[in-house]
Amino acid sequence: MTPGGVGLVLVAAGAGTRLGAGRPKALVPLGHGAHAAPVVVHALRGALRCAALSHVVVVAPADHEGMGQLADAVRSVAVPAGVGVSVVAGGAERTDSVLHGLHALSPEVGVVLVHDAARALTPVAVFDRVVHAVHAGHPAVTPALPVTDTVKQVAADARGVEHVVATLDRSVLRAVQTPQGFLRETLERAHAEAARAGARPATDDCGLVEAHGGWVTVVEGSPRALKITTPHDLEVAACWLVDGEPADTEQVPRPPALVVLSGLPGVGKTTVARALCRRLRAAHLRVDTVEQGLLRAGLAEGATAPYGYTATYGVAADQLAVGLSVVADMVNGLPVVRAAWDEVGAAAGARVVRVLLECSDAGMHRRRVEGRSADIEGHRLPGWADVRDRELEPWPEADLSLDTASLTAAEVVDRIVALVEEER
Ligand SMILES: Nc1ccn([C@@H]2O[C@H](COP(=O)(O)OP(=O)(O)OP(=O)(O)O)[C@@H](O)[C@H]2O)c(=O)n1
Ligand SMILES: C[C@](O)(CO)[C@H](O)COP(=O)(O)O
Repeated sequence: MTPGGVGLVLVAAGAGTRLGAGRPKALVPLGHGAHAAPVVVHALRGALRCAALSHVVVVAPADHEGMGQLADAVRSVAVPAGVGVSVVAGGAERTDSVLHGLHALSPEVGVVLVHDAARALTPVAVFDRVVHAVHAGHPAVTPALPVTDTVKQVAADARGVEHVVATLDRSVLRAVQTPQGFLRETLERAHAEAARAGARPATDDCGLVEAHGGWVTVVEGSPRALKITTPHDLEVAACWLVDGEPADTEQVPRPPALVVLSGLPGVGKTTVARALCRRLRAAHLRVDTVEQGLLRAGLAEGATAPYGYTATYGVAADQLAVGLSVVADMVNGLPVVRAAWDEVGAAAGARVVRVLLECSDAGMHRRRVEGRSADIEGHRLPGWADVRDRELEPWPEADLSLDTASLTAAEVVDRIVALVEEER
C-alpha cells in the first residue's frame, strides 16, 4: 500500500560560508549571463521534475531579507498542477531547518524526501530511485556514490601537523548525497529521538536514523548531484548547464511530446518555440521555413498552404518516431490542421500539448507585427492589416491559452514545460 503522498523538504537556509559569496548560498546565481538563476531556483525546478511529489516545503534563511528574496525566487518557478509549494524559515543548523520543514509538510504526506538546495542539479532519476525504494518498503534511503580516492584517517600532533593513522578500505565506503527518503514516521521518530538524547546535530538525516539502530538502504547516486560548497563547485555546476538548463545525463526514457502552438502571426510563437525547444531538447518545426523552401523550389506564391503543412506533419512524425519531442510552430488556426496534429501525435504515442497563444493588447500586437524583420531569406512577412483581419477558429480542445501581452516568453515557456512534464 502506498503510504500517502510524497513531500519534499528542500533545505536552503544555509549561510554558504565556504562559498563566500556574501549572501546565502541558495540565492547565489548559478549559470552564465541571462540564463543564470539562483541556486534554489535550479534545485526546485529539478525537484519538480519528480512526478511523485505532491507538496514541497522550501526552508529559507530565517532573516527577513533572506526569507523575502528566497520567497521571490521560489515564486518565479512554474509549479505543476496538483503540487503545493510553501516557504518556511530555517534554523541555526541543517537539522533544525529540516525539522522546521518537516513540521510544515501537509498531513497527507506519508513519504518525505529531504534534499539540499545546494545539490541543485541532481537528476530526476536519483529522486525516482529514492522514492521507488521507499515505496518498495525501505523506511530510510540514501543515494550514494563509491569513493574513488584513497581515504586516509589522520590525527594532528601537538603542533597541529596532521599525520596518517590508517588507510581505510574504500570498497566499503560511500559518499552519500540527497535527496534522502523516509517514511514520514521514521524521520519524525529519528528527529524526536535525537532531540531527546540531546545529540549533536547530524550532517545528514539518515545519520539520525542510524544513530538509533535504524536500517538505511543505499541506492545509486549521481556525480551531477554534486553539493555546491566552494566557488570551484559553482563553476563546475555552471558548466553542466546548457542555456540555463541542466544537460541531464540520466534521463529516464519517456514518450516524446508534441507541442502544437497556435496563434496569429506576431503573437510570439517563434520566440516561444525556440526557447521551448532548448528546454525540452525538442525539434523546432516551423512552417514558414518549409514554405519558403517550397517557393524556392518553384511553387507559386499563395499555393504553398496545404503542401507546407502536410510536409511538416511528415517531418514531425519522423522526429517523434525516434523519440524526439517536437514543437510545431505555425498558425494552426483550422480544425482540420489541429486534428491532423492530433493524429500525428497519437500515431507516435506522443503526449500532445495544444497551446493557443494570443496577444490581448492590439497596440502591442501591431507593434510586434510591424517591428519584425524576416529571418528566413526571401520570406515576405504579413502586414498588420492581414493579421488584424485574420481570425482563428475556436479551439475548445486547447490545453493552455496564454496571453503574450501579460506573460513574458520565459513565463509562457515555464507554463508549457510544466504541462509537458506532467504525466510524462
Ligand atoms: N542552518 C542550515 C544549514 C544548512 N542548510 C542547508 O543544508 C544544505 C547543505 O548545507 P551546506 O551545503 O553545508 O550549506 P551551508 O551551511 O550554507 O554551507 P557552509 O557550511 O559553507 O556555510 C544546504 O542546501 C543548506 O542551505 C539549512 O537549510 N540550514
Ligand atoms: C546531507 C549531505 O548533503 C549528505 O552528504 C551533507 O551531509 C550535508 O553536509 P554539510 O555539512 O551541510 O555540508
